[in-house]
Amino acid sequence: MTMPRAELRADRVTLGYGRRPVVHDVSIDITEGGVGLIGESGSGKTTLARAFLGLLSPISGNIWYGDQTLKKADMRKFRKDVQPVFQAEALDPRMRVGASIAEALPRAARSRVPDLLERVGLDPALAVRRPHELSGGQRQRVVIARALAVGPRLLILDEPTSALDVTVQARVLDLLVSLETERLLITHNLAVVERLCRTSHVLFAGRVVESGPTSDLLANPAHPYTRALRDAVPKLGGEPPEAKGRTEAVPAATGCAFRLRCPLAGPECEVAPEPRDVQGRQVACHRAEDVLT
Ligand SMILES: Nc1ncnc2c1ncn2[C@@H]1O[C@H](COP(=O)(O)OP(=O)(O)OP(=O)(O)O)[C@@H](O)[C@H]1O
Repeated sequence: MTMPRAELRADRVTLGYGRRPVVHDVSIDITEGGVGLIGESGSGKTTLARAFLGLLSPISGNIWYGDQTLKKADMRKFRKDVQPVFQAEALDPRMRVGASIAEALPRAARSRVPDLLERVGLDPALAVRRPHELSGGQRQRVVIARALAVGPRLLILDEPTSALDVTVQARVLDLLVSLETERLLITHNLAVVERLCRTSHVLFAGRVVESGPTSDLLANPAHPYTRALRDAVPKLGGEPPEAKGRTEAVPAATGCAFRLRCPLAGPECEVAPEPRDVQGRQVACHRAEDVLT
């Protein structure tokens, strides 16, 4: 039996600005249960999200929406189905938040603003306030209400909780889990991805280095970069994380891009690894078996 294809998917996309590619040959299906894109700053997460939203055309490969590429899809329907959730700073500071949400609604549906505020756990009376008169968590809920206004099936979330403190963050995550929408989440925060995404892809220097069930990736990483990310999460009350491997930030121009930072790098890493199946995930590493514990 063949699996049904995801409604939105990237098929071997290379993306860039001008003629410089920054995301290389990436394939990602947005499947049920949430999909996470994890990686450090500059790894290409936002670039991929922009392509999934139809805001950036691939240099090669395609973004598929159902059985059509985004180039050929009905973009009016697409914009109803797929909505971005940006960070709260993107709200217009001069506009009352009720008006910001109403702006996303068709004129005849503007009376739905109070319902939308309630749906995200806010008192409808807050509609008259401007963003600076709300807390960070409340502002992020307004951004989510605005995205929900058109009744999307998929939300593309770019660091939706990174500006919030931990308890407020947990409540916004509860809200996102409770929504009946699919989600693609971009983050460098592994706790967030664990909560919201059944499947995750780890990006390093514009390439997917490991993909698989989030719980497996975090419990037992198979790529040294995934392991470094996981080990860098400070434990509450624990010792600061030990610096493992070398610290050069620049990806290697040839061979495995991670090899200058990799504690396991050997001569074989001068040849770029192809993604391969290792214990139920795809890993681009010659030494994956040595990384797994
Ligand atoms: N508009 C642009 N023009 C040229 N280069 C860009 C542009 N936007 C991003 N880049 C470059 O593309 C690469 C990937 O950037 P991107 O914003 O996708 O990374 P990111 O993983 O989302 O990082 P962050 O977590 O810091 O947002 C970086 O090298 C960045 O400098």
